[in-house]
Order: sequence, then structure tokens, then C-alpha cells
Amino acid sequence: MSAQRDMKEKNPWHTPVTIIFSVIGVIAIVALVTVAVLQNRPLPQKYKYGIVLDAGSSHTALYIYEWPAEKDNNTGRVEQTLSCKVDGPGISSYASAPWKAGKSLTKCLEQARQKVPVKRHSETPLYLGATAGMRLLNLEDSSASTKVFQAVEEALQKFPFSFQGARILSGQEEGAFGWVTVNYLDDRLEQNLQTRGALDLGGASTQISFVSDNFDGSDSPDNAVAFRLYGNDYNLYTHSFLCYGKDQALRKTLAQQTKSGPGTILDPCFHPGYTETKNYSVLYDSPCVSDRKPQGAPATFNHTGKGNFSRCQEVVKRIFNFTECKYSQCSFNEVFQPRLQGPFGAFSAYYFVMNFLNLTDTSIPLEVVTERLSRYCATPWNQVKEQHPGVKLKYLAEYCFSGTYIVTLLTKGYNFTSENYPNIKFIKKIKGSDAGWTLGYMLNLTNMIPAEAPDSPPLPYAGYVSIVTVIALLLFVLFIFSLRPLWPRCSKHPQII
Ligand SMILES: O=P(O)(O)OP(=O)(O)OP(=O)(O)OC[C@H]1O[C@@H](n2cnc3c(O)ncnc32)[C@H](O)[C@@H]1O
Repeated sequence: MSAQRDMKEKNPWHTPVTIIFSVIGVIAIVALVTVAVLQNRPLPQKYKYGIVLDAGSSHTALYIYEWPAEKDNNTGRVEQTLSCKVDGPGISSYASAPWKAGKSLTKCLEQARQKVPVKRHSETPLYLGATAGMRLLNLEDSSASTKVFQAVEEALQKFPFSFQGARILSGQEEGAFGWVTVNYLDDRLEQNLQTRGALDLGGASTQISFVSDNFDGSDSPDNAVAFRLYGNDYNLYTHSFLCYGKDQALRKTLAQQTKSGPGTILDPCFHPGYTETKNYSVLYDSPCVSDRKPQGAPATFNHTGKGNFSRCQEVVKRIFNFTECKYSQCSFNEVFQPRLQGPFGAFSAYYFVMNFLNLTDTSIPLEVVTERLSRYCATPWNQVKEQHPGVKLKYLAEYCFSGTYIVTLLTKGYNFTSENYPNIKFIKKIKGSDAGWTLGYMLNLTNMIPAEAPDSPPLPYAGYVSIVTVIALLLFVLFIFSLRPLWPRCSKHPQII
């Protein structure tokens, strides 16, 4: 008893001090862990939005993009969150009743109004970019094109978004922004990987854009676009062929066959058994063919299918000029084109048509592609209609021509061969976003792709908090050990001093 009393008397404050330090330490740990957990708990994601209207020659489509609101320098990933196809034709078709062009857009804009949270409406930029249809209308009748834009702007300004204007994109912009879209979505720009060329087939124009080692723009400055993206320089080759979209190319091919204004044309690009009465003035109502309108032709002609792929290819080839080239190498129509390089993504009508024909797999050799097309073109029209009851008749009637045109454009026009044809990938979407110029256009106008690679902290935030917590714990344990001399002795045999 007296020994125990001795011990208590020697260290009267040992136990309370240790308890106080321990309590403080435990509180410190709990506080640290709470801070780390609170900092890292998933917050409800907030988004920003951007809207782009693609006013194409055949139709208009609205796309909404979203990206995380809290990212600095707009470095968050941009994704398509809604697409809306406007009913009716492209805005250039409303030249005689411009107000209808504006009205046609309202349904999709209403959808956008529902989709974008109300508190983001006023800060959401809204762009309209028009492509080859409006380029042609502007060439043909610039005052009609101005009126269509006025009507469209009036309609768009009625919505609560931040309207940034409606304009015609140049062919060069259309090609370059299509290339940016494809490579952004594939993460090839940020990661500095080999880029993918872009092949876009619209209704009125077609674009080819790619990076080639032997192109620095000096041969043909009009085809050069220089970009600095994420700290890397790109010298892009791009060309847009106006009147070589699939609808205008079809007009050109028909115009080739109706030069002398016959009453009937036997067209190898349409199925046997197909026959329609068509109007000459409708066929030649486009600047792509208007100068070739036959004199003294009847009002209508009989368009009759013969279904012959190789003869169709002969007719299609005649719409290209391969004879003249003032450069070291050309694609067609005296347009410079450097050596094809790298993988390619082919979208829009390239995809629609090749997907219908079951030919999106480019490991199918080109000879097999042409064999299949020959068989398809030779299929009687009635049989084709029976086999595809749900497909729009206009598209269905034209797939033989469209497939032949695509193969001819790629191989004879751009010089793809059996060796590099497999480098092409027919694509519609990449990671949920449509391939096309709209995303690249918005990224550019909102400065979403920095010229320099953003400086990133050496550690991600969660890693930083975890390391701080572990170090704090270690320090605390060391601290407790440093108090060892003050620890109460827990011996079964009390020491008597
Ligand atoms: O770029 P521009 O030349 O202005 O044309 P666009 O913007 O209207 O062109 P799209 O990419 O929307 O469409 C390209 C073409 O594909 C056609 N098209 C769309 N859907 C199709 C489908 O399912 N099958 C076949 N063709 C289709 C459409 O009519 C056009 O002729």
C-alpha cells in the first residue's frame, strides 16, 4: 500500500497529461479526416452549355454541348447532350418565303429551352453556321440569302439564349472544324497523338482535311490552316469542293446525261425498273449545273434506271476534271492535294450511305466493295423497295448512285488505293457526339481548346488530401511516441523508487 502511494506521489500529473494530449490528437485526426472526406465527397455536377445550329443544304440540325462548369480555363470535356433535327429542308430552300426559314427552327429551340437549365439560359451562347446550301444561294442571289439570314436571326433572338450571330462558314472553316471535332473527341489533340484526317460528304459540298508531313502550305496557301492546340502546331491541309456534295453531284451526273435535252435518259446509276418523270427546270435549278441547261429541251424527261455499276462509274468520273494540274499532285479540278497520310474518319453522307449498303467495314477489300455495289445496282427497283419498306424512297432510289459516287470520289478523286482504303473509318458518332464541324466551331469560338497545354498540379486533388492526411497521422504517432517518458508504467509489479 505504501509503495503504491509512493508511485502516485512521484508522478501525480502523468496520466491526465497523457489523456489530454491523446484527446487533442484524436480530435486532430478526426478533424483532418473529416476535412479530407468533405473535400472529396462527390458534389452535384454543374454544367455550362453551348448551342450550335448546323444549317446545311439538305436540312438544319441543332446540337447542345455541355461541359463541367467548375473547370478552370474551360479545360473540362465537352460533350453533346442533345441533337434535334429541324423538320423540313435546309434554310436555303426558303429563299422565296424567308420567314418560314425562321419558323422552321422554333421547335428545336423550344427543346433547347427545356434542356438547358433556366439559370444558364442567358449565358448560353447560340450560334448558327450555314454551309454549302447558303453558299450557293449567296452566289446565285445574295439579297435572297440576306433575307433568309434576317428571318433566321429574328427567330433566334426571341429565345433567351445569348445569340452570337448567324453566318456562312467558308469551305475551309467547314473542313478545318470537322477535323478539330474528330480529333478532339478522339483525344488526339490533348494527348498529342497522330491525328485523324476528316472526310465529310454533305449534300452540296464535300471536304477533305488532313495533316501531311510534306505539306507546309507553301504549295497551296489557300488549302492551309495553321493551328496551335494544347502546345502543338498543326499545318492542316483542307479543301472543300462546292457542288460535290452528294445531291449536287447527282445533279451534275444527270446533267452529263441530259446535255442534249433528251426526252428519256437511261441511267446506269438507278435500279432497273425505276422510272420517274422529272422536270428539266428543277434539275437545272442550281448554280452547280445551271450553265449547262440544254437549249430547247422539253419541260420534262423520263428518268429510267439501267442498274449498271461500272457504267455508272464512267458517268460519275465525267464530273471530275483529271486532266489539268499545275501542282506536283492534284486530287481533281486542278486542286492541289498532298500525299494521303494517316487514318481518316469519314462521316455525314459517307456514313449514311455505306451503313445502308453494309459497307462500313473497310477491311472488306475494294474489289469486293465494287462487286457488292454492282450486285446492288443491278437489283430490280421493285425488289429493293420490298426489301426496305421503311426507308425514305428518295434515299432508297439514290443509294446505287451514292455508293458509286463515294467509291469513285475516294479512289479516283482523292487517290485512295486498296492499300490505304482500310485506313478509312466510316463514323457517325464519337463517344456520343456527332462527327461534323459544329463541335469544332463552338470549341474555337468559346476558346475551349487552349493554344498551350494547361499547367497541371503535380498531384490530383484527392491524392494531395490523402498524402496530407497520412503525413499528419504519422506526425501524430511520432508525437505520441515522443511522450513515452510521460506514459504511465503498466507493470504488474509496481516499481518502487
Ligand atoms: O454540308 P452541306 O453540303 O450543306 O449538306 P448538309 O449539311 O445538308 O448534309 P448532311 O451531312 O446533313 O447530309 C448529307 C447528305 O446525306 C443525305 N442523307 C441524310 N440522311 C440520309 C440517310 O439516312 N440515307 C441517305 N442519305 C442521307 C442528305 O440528304 C444529304 O444529301
